[in-house]
Parts: sequence; structure tokens; C-alpha cells
Amino acid sequence: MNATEREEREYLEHIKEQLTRAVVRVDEAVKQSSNELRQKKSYIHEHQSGMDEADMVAAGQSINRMAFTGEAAVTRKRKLLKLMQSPYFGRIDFAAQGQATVPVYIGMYSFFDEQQRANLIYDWRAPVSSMFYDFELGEASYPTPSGTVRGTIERKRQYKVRDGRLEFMIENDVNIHDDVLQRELAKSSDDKMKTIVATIQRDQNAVIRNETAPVMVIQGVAGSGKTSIALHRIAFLLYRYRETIAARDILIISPNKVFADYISNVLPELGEEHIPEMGMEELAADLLENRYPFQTFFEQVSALLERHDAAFIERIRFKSSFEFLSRLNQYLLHIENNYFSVRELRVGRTVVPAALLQQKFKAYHRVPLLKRFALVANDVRAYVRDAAGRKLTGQEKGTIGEAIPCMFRLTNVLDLYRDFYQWIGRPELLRIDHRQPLEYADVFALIYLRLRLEGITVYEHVKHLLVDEMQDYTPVQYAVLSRLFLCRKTILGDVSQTVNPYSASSAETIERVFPQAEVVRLNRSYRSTLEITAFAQQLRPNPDILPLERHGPVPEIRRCNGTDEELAAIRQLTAAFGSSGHQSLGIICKTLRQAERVHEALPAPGIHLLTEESTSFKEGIIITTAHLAKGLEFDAVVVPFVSAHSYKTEVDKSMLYVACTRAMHQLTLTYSGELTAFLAS
Ligand SMILES: Nc1ncnc2c1ncn2[C@@H]1O[C@H](COP(=O)(O)OP(=O)(O)OP(=O)(O)O)[C@@H](O)[C@H]1O
Repeated sequence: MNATEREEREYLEHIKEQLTRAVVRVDEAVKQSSNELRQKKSYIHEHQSGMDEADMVAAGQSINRMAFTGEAAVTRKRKLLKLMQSPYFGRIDFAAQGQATVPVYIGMYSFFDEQQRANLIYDWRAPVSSMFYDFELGEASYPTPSGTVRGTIERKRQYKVRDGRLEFMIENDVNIHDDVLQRELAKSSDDKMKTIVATIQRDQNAVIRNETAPVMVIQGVAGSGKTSIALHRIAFLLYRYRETIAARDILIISPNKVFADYISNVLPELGEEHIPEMGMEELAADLLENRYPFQTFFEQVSALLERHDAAFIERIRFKSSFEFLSRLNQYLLHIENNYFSVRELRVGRTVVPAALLQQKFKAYHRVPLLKRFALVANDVRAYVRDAAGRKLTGQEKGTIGEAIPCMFRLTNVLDLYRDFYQWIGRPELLRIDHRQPLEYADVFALIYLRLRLEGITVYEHVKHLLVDEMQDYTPVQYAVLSRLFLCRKTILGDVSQTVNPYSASSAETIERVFPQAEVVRLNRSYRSTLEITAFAQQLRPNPDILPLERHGPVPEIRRCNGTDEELAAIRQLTAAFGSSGHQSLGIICKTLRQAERVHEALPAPGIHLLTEESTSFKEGIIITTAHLAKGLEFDAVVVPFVSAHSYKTEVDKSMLYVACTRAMHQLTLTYSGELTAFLAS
């Protein structure tokens, strides 16, 4: 052990002591606060009869304050205990211009030692910590609310402290991170998504700390850390704007419950509360007030995988286009100008001229169209009352209320939606059958019309919206989101990972809906070995992808004689997994039917079938579909049934790409019969 390492070990012990003392102080504070709370409560109980309302309110407030202080102390203790396990992961020695050099230790949370009145550990989100990610030795700077601080980084170190022990430390006099990053990436994935604070890369840091973009669009290749970055960005924003944004003010739109569960550890791990989360379908059901049963996105994709129906594809394709959105907008203008056929209205002896009705209707142009009738009716009632010089009877009021909407050709949103297809001369593009749920492609179009025609209350309480898997949402869906959520947004995804190529959106598409968006492209891929990334490239070549230099076995395509032999091969692969040292295995199929078949053939305990209904991510061996595996990752992946019979269409190819890119260290594919042409070369 050299002198530097000895010094660092001693310093670590010193910090742990300080942390232990801080825990003792917090414990005392908690004890004191709960004693005070108990005393206060019993005082109130005894003196209740003599207290007036004001006393009661004051007593209630003081109890709430005490409880809040107690809760804050408990949170602080939790953080201190975590810091004792791993207080920091980095250090920079920084000399601000004209000042002495000071060491800045950076960790998951900050630690301010009250006795020394000094910050012994800085939160990774603190302004000064940004230099750890952004600069090497030499000139450096960081922004603060009162201006940029410039100076020199004279030393930079990285540490791995686990269970309070220094496992290793690295002096970064050359390029930062690679060594530690390599070690992190080579590890097995045992559980849910992890934090990456110790190894955030420079381009990732820029996204995490961006404070200016009203809409941030992250287009990143598979495994580029999009989801990780988005969650760290949320943690950063919660820290930076802690006075104005709380966890409950953020909403994550996630593709499914399993994914939501998979990412659910990251923010609490970063010391933040759980963030509300919602699926697109839940949002749709909410917006349609559960009035129309509809097909889910999963059902739409399953239908596409089951059969090639050209008319179905044509409907989806059209409704996912930009043209569709602009046609809907043109239609709204058209009905505004043409569907209100005004006639003069007689109420008693008063005649309300048609021109007056028209003028009133136009005057409310800011009000959603179908909401204007009631306002126009009120104006007409006032007009008649003034003209007749008397109050109106209830019947007359009712007649006016009914007559005005009758002048509009159609007043039901679904009827108008149907009429839209007549107007564009493509009635065949709408299939509405009352015995069938609404097709998924129609759901957000209908919501969009409702929003424009009837108005829907916006989600005002949401101060930041996070949309993952952006490629799966269409321009109409983005138009709805843009009108519903007026807050800042982070939107991320990868157009190569679409599960429905007929309805995929690229970053460029999204930019058209949000012209103010800042688009960031991330091309470095961290998840998979070079061999796996190269293999997946056969399916979706992307010359921009930069795989990290990490090696593993070449993916294997195993040929079998018939399904039984294939299932036996999969059984054997799961058995081998047990002794491989890997922690997670994903068996990723094209369809749920295939997944169920594999599950039946592998009835061992500890093997979990994930379906659309599943709500939680499971450790160990998971059998699922590519659609549901999106966003997840496994040490080893098996993709069964990659035959020409099973994988032949564009949707199938997308599924295969998603399945292969879930693997971190090992990938095996099995088939019987003829191999799919997508892999045959
Ligand atoms: N800077 C980093 N340090 C350590 N690990 C990282 C870093 N960036 C990404 N990773 C790891 O790479 C893997 C992929 O990250 P993540 O799932 O966030 O990527 P993604 O772009 O959302 O992937 P996909 O779109 O394929 O689902 C994860 O294991 C994550 O921990």
C-alpha cells in the first residue's frame, strides 16, 4: 500500500467516524422530537376543554411541524447509513482562481458536518460536482446561480467503497472513467435498474443537467443509457428546483407495469421519492372517461404479429402519419366554417337574425367548438329578453338551448370522427363496430378531436413529463400530450427499437410537434458486448453506433431438429445458466403464444412468465415477449424459434432486434426448419 492509499484509507475511516457521530445526533433528535410530540399530544388531550378554536388550530399546526421534523430526521438517517456503506466515489482537488486548492469529495448525497461547519461530501448533483464529469486535469469551470466559477483541477480520483471498505482507487491523470466503467459494465445484472452516478459520461451529464430545454428529445441507440439518464435527470431537476418541484409533480409515461417496476428503484436509491407513473392506455381511458372500450397497443402489435392484414396495416400507417394530424386540423377548420347552418330563430314574437347567431358563434372562437352553443344560447336569451322587454319563460329558454346545437350538423365527437373519413374521401380507413373495441390507432385521434371540440382539463399539476419509448407514439399522440401537459418534457427512445414499424416516430417526427425541442443523439452503447452489438447490427445496421470495447462469447445460433428438440435445447440452456455465474436470463419470444409454449415446457420453480397483465419485474429466469422485454436487460438472452416461418415480416424483424439487444453478456438463438432470412447471411 503506498502513502497516498494509506492517507485515503485513513480519511475514509475519519469520514465514517463523522458519519457515525452524525447518526447518533440524528437518533437523539428523533428521540427528542417524538418525546415532545407525545408531551404535546397529552397536553392537548388534558386541556382540550379549555381550548378555543384558534388554540386547537395552533396546536394542530405545531404537531404537524414536529411530525415533519421527525420524518426529515428519519430520511436523513437513512441517507447517513447509506453513506456509511459508500460515502463517496470521486474526488477533485480544485483551485478556484486566486484561491487555495481544496479537495471536493463527491458522493450520492451531501454530508454537511455541523460541528466542523463544513461540507465533507458533495451531492453528485451539486454545481461543483459537475466538474468531476466534465473535465480532466487542468482548467475547469462550473456554473452557479451567481455566475461561472473558473479554476484548475489539480487532482482527480475515483474510488469504489463497498460496505465501508475501499475496494479500489484510481488516480485519473489521463482519461477518466474507462477503467471503472468497464468494471461496472462487466458485472452481472441481478435485479432492477441501477444508478450510474459514479460513471456518468460527459455527453450523458450534459443531458442530465440541461436546465434550458423546454422539451428534451433523446434519441439513443439500444443500451446507450437513455432510461438511466432520464431518471438521473429527474433526480437532478428535483435537486436543482427543490423549492418548486416535488416528486409528485412529475409524471412518467411508461410502456407497461413491468418496466415501471423495473425502473422503480432508481429514484429512491438516489434519495428521491417514488415518481407517479402512468401508461398511455391509462391516460387514454382517463381522457375518454372510460366511455369507449378500446384495443391496447399490445393487442394491436399482437394482431400484427399473428397475421398480415394489408387493410389493417394501411389504417395504422395512415393514422400514424403527419398527414393524418394535419388532415384532422384541416377538418376542424372545415367544420368550423361550414357546419353551422344558421337560420333565424323565432322566440315568441322576437326574431333572432341568422347574422347575429353567426356573429356570436364566431366571437367565441377561442372556446372549443362544441362548448360554444351554450354560450351563444345565453347571449340569445339576453337578446330576446331585451327585445321583448320581459323575462323569458322556462320553455322559451329551453327552446333556445335546444335550437342552437341543432343548427350544427353533428354534435357527437364519434359521429364527427366518422364524418372526417367521409370528408377526406377514405371511409374505408375507419372500422367501427359496436361489438368490437375501438382500434388502437383511433384512440388518440378521437381524444384529439374531443380535446379540440370539447376541451379537456389539462394536467396542470404536472411540472415535468417524462415519456419513454418515444418511437412507439404517433404524431397525434404527441399532439395530445402537447396540449395536455404544458410543462417541460423529456422524451426518449430509439426509432430502431419500434415494435410496430407502421407507427414509429423518429426524433425528427417529434421535433415537428415540438419545434422548440432540443434533440440529443447518443450513439455509445453500454449494455452489450461488442460481439452482441455486432450481431444485432445485421438486423438494423446503424453506422453511427459506438459500442464500448467489451468482449464476450460470439452469439450462437443453434439449429434443432423439430420443436421438441428445440424445447429440449432451451431446457438445457436454462440448466447451464444455473452454473454460469450469471444472475438473469431472459427467454424472449416473438409472441405470447410462443412464450406460453416455452413456459409449459419449462415448468421449474423460479421461471417466470411475464405477460401483459404482469405488474412486477422478477429476478432469475424470465420468459416473455420482445414487446414486453423492451427497456429491460438480462445477463444472458435466449431467443427461441428464429425460423423463417416465424420471423418474416418487418414487425417480426423489429421484435428480433429488440430481443437481441436485451443481452448484456451472452446471446443464444434457437430454431428448427429453415433459419429466418434476417439472420441467414
Ligand atoms: N455511464 C454509465 N455508467 C455505467 N453504466 C451505464 C452508463 N450508461 C449506461 N449504462 C448501463 O447501460 C445499460 C443500458 O442502459 P439503459 O437501459 O438506460 O439504456 P437505454 O438506452 O434506455 O436502453 P434501451 O433503449 O436499449 O432499452 C444499463 O445497464 C446501464 O446501467
